[in-house]
This record gives sequence, C-alpha cells and structure tokens, in this order.
Amino acid sequence: MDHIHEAAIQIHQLTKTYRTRVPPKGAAAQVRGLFKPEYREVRAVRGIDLEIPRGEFLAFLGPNGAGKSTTIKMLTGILRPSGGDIRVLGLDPQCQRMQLAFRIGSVFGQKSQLWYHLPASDSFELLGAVYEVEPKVLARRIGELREVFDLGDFIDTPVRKLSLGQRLRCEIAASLIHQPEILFLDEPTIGLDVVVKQEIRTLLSTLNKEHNTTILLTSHDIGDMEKICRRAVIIHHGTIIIDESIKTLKHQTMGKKIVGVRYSRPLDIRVPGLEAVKRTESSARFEVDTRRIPVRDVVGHLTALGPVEDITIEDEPLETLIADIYRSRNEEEGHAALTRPL
Ligand SMILES: Nc1ncnc2c1ncn2[C@@H]1O[C@H](COP(=O)(O)OP(=O)(O)OP(=O)(O)O)[C@@H](O)[C@H]1O
Repeated sequence: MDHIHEAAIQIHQLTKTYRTRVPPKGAAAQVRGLFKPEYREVRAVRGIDLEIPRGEFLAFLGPNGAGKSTTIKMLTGILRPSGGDIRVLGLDPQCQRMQLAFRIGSVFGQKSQLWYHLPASDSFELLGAVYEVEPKVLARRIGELREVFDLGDFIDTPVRKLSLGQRLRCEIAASLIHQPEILFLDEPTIGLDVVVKQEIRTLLSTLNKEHNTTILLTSHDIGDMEKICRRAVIIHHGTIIIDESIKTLKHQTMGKKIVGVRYSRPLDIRVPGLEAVKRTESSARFEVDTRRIPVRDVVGHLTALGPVEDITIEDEPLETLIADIYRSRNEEEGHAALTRPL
C-alpha cells in the first residue's frame, strides 16, 4: 500500500474497560475476598472513532481521568484494547508493536526513556543502537538534535542533575533519534514554567512544520494548545465530545478569560458591566466574555483603579468549557424538542 497517503491514525469504536479488585473492608470481607474477590469495572474509553491524517498536530484534551493516557497507551501498543480497532501507520499496535516502535516516538510525562545516571548523549547512543540507526546517520542526527534543542551546555551532564526543562528537551530529542513519523506526547509540559513551556511549544511546532511529523499531544489545559495545534479533540468520560479545528473551537467557545487582580491596599474593586466571581478586600477575580468586553479594557480599568501588585489573565478551565458545551447542547436539544411537530 502506498503508505504516504494512508492516515497516520485510524481508530474505530475503541473501548477499554479496566477491571480492578475492590479491597475488602473489615475482617469478614477480607476472608470472603480470599475465596471470592470482588471486582469493579472502570470504563475508561467508551467507543472512540477518530481519524488523524499525516502531518496533523492534534491536541488531545480532557480533564483528569477522561481517558487520554489510556487511549495513547493503546495507540502505542502498551495496552490491549477491550474492543474496537486501531491502525497506526497501517499497523495494529498490539500485534505489530515492534514494527511500530521503529516508526513512532513517545514522551510520557511521568516515564523517562533516558538513563538517569548517564548523560543524555549516552542515552542517545544507546537508543540509536536499539533502533538500529547506522552509526554515521546517528552521529549526524545527534548533532542536529543537539542544535535544534539547544542541548550543547548539558548534553554531557548526567540526567539526574538537569532541571526539569532541560530534561524534557533531552527527553523529546531522545524520542526523535530514529526520526519517527508520529510523536505521542502525554502531558509533556506538566510542572514547567511558562517560558520553558513556550520553548517546547515552538520546538514541536517547528518539528511538525519542517518534518511533517504527525504530533498528538495530550493536555488538560486548553490554553497550552491553542497556539500550536490545528485541531482539538476533547474527550470526557471516555467519549469524544468535540472534534474541531482550534480556530472554530476558539471562536465558538473559548471567548472567556479569567482576570485576577491584587492591589497593595484594600479598595473598592469594580468594573462597569462585570460581576466579580470572587473578591477579598484587596483582590478580585472576574470572568470576562471577551466577545462583549475586550480583556485589555478590563485590565486598563483595573490598573487605573489603584496600585496593582499582581494581575493574571487565564483561560477558562477545561471543566467549565465542557460544562458550557453540554449546556449549549442541552439547550439546542430542548429547543429542537419544543419546535418538533407533535
Ligand atoms: N491501570 C488502571 N486500572 C484501573 N483503572 C485505571 C487504570 N488506569 C486508568 N484508570 C482509570 O481510567 C480512567 C481514565 O484514566 P486515564 O489515565 O486514561 O485518564 P487521563 O485522561 O489520562 O487523566 P489524567 O489527565 O489524570 O492523566 C480513570 O477513571 C482512571 O482512574
């Protein structure tokens, strides 16, 4: 098959149910549990359909426990699905896991592929050998990654001594040693400061544009994604509830910003036309519908009020966005029910 034209990822009716043992409570239950253990089922993924073309940069979003990691683990062959079908680069991740490993890269926030006590350069060499990259090609590749990811200052320092941001840069570089066609990143920027997050975003964006690498990035923070991803898929309780271009999503639902302000002395904090969602003597938080009032007007008003100590502008949390999506859908359904002929 001409695999240049085939989709990077095809998912059909994918499900995953975890079966976990319920710890018995009390002595009698413990004895009973020895003979007849009790199990609980968690339906983590409930029938997902998704097609991702090559070269896509996709944000896979969802609140904690939505099923993002479970899905990625099934896509990379780490977990066996309970049902449905997956093709990644035309391969079945369960049955063709090794073949697939040579063509994909992954970065899991909590799990490192770097040897902790060795410098990243040694890990790169080892990974190159694992992926059977020819020594000459490998040397060139490490040189390129060193430059692109700006690893020069610390590539020869043991990984355990690196900062979180430096380690992540090495981590992503390591996942690219074998020039994978798809890169999976599961919450890679968690715990990083804003500047490092921005650096990582820029690197990923370049990778996607210049090498046409398909990237699937999970996060529970939509603000992280809007600048780099083209498409957003939101998963909630194991089901996809939104699959849109970031532009459309932003236009339809991301009009809200949370503006927080703190003054160095108590004062009467008011903004015409806005209700504070929270306030103390010297601080307040406002939910701003930016389609109605531009954020800069709110900030301008707040700074003119008194001596500002701190001001923050945040995106609406994903949970609120999801609640809004459900609410507007319910309203639409309600409206349709009312106007439907009897
Ligand atoms: N190994 C496991 N055994 C039992 N239940 C699990 C297991 N792993 C995940 N779950 C459950 O499956 C559901 C989905 O979890 P998953 O880790 O895929 O969510 P997530 O969207 O990645 O969340 P987070 O952002 O918190 O990592 C959750 O209810 C979680 O508790």
